[in-house]
Amino acid sequence: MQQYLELLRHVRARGVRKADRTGTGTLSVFGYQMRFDLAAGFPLITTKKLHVKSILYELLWFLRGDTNIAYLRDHGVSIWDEWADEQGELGPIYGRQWRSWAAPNGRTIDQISRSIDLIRRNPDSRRIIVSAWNVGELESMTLTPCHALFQFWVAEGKLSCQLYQRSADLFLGVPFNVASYALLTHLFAQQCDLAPGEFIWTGGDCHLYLNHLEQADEQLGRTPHAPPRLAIRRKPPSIFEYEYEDFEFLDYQAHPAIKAPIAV
Ligand SMILES: Nc1nc(=O)c2c([nH]1)NC[C@@H]1CN(c3ccc(C(=O)N[C@@H](CCC(=O)O)C(=O)O)cc3)CN21
Ligand SMILES: O=c1ccn([C@H]2C[C@H](O)[C@@H](COP(=O)(O)O)O2)c(=O)[nH]1
Repeated sequence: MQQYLELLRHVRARGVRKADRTGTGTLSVFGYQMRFDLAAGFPLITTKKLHVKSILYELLWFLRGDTNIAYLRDHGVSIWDEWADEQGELGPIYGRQWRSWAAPNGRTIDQISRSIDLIRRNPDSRRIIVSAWNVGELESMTLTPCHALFQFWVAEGKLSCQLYQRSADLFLGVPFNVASYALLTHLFAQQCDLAPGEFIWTGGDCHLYLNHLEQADEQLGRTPHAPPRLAIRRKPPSIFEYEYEDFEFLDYQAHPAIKAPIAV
């Protein structure tokens, strides 16, 4: 939590003015890292209330291999609406690449199942990677992947995960992304009978949109609460069988939500 506030402060103080695709304008720094020890609590931002439901359903939606917003809509989640076409499609984004990356000769590769398998069979492997950055398909995605690649690492009975996020909307996107990958690390750990280790977030272009500066300052003026804890109610037979009701954040104490416009 402190680390996130430090990142906001850093970009506020040292970020350079930079134009961007959306025409909004940003303050930006290139390259930054945050490390979260998952045993010390769940990295859910407390200086503003997060819409946890959106985070949970979005991750379950990725794991389904789904790229249509219908499932999110059915569960009252609207965070992907702006990027969908008339059929609700987003093109071959995260879900498709995670679960069915198109390989030569018509095969598809389930990177999630492969990673779980590799963690179980060969935990010392340095090749446990899931990539959403499928260069040949970038043009058919309505938004190119921001959280592009992640890697797992096993040591001393603990599973750690590092994400490379090439582009990071610090006010709106990053709190969601950190929570989502921290949760994913917990799920992988549970499925592989390991304890959760660290989640390491590495950012490329880390930016605050110019129309988020006041909101960021408001957040910087708040005192963080202790982080909540994650309870997972059961261990389903596979990583694809978790349900929304399986998760609960215990003692999530947070300051009120802060509204901000999303750059499309
Ligand atoms: N500019 C931009 N920033 C992002 O973070 C982002 C994109 N675009 N495009 C694709 C996805 C969609 N994501 C989003 C989209 C909306 C919110 C958002 O509006 N969050 C509100 C709460 C909305 C809700 O959960 O219903 C917030 O206050 O956190 C967050 C992440 C993350 N991604
Ligand atoms: O999970 C996400 C998805 C998107 N973002 C942000 C990062 C940028 O502000 C935009 C994407 O624009 P590009 O021009 O493609 O970089 O969305 C995020 O932070 N997290």
